[in-house]
Amino acid sequence: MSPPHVLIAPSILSADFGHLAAEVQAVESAGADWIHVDVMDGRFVPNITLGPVIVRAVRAATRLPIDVHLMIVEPERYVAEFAEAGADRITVHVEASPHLHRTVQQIRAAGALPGVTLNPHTSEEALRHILPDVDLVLVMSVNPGFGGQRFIPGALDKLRALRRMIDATGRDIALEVDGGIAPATAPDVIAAGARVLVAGSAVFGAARPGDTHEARVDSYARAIRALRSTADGAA
Ligand SMILES: O=C(CO)[C@@H](O)[C@H](O)COP(=O)(O)O
Ligand SMILES: [Fe+2]
Repeated sequence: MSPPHVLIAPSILSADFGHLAAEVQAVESAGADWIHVDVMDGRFVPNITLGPVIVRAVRAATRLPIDVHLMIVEPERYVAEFAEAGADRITVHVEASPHLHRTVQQIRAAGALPGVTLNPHTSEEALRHILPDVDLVLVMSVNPGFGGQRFIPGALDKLRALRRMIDATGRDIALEVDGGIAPATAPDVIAAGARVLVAGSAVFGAARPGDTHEARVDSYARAIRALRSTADGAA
């Protein structure tokens, strides 16, 4: 069996924000497929990160697709602004959006591809009736809010269930996983059906302080290859 095609989406949450454009360009040169941007509001999650102005800066730094993960309450108030700033995909939490169908339509109307995601304790059944309307499903394998947390193994059952639900639609819906993804956890999530791996600390943590740009590109390329090559083992 040939290995599944797996995309790697480095999360800039673990990047050096003092040199954000250079960090984004380094992971692009290192072979990243998407740039994952974690937006946190201090209400839906206990952390505050960034807004559309940073997405605009990332847009100016790269041609890669920008994958925006909104961990905010009332995401419908902001999706147009993030799309306008350059987001290609915008993912909202089912727990944060009581009128999820309307929010998904708003994302599409704003010109971005809509995604939906679930906290670790939320059942995949919450997504059954929204699948026909989305292009991406994100399974959280940590409690959202911080990078560098430990992978929650219960995400594997959820990935398997969502793989079956997605395949039954006959539509091309990306199944992405986020949190604690490293060479040790990647084979299991790929075997469970994930095809887009978000990785923050496993990629950006590979560089050392004071590294030159070239050394960073090398370290990130090794980290991305290490994740991607686990797809062979999962085949
Ligand atoms: O959405 C989140 C955290 O809430 C993630 O995207 C993290 O940024 C992933 O970081 P690692 O677990 O890969 O370090
Ligand atoms: Fe994320």
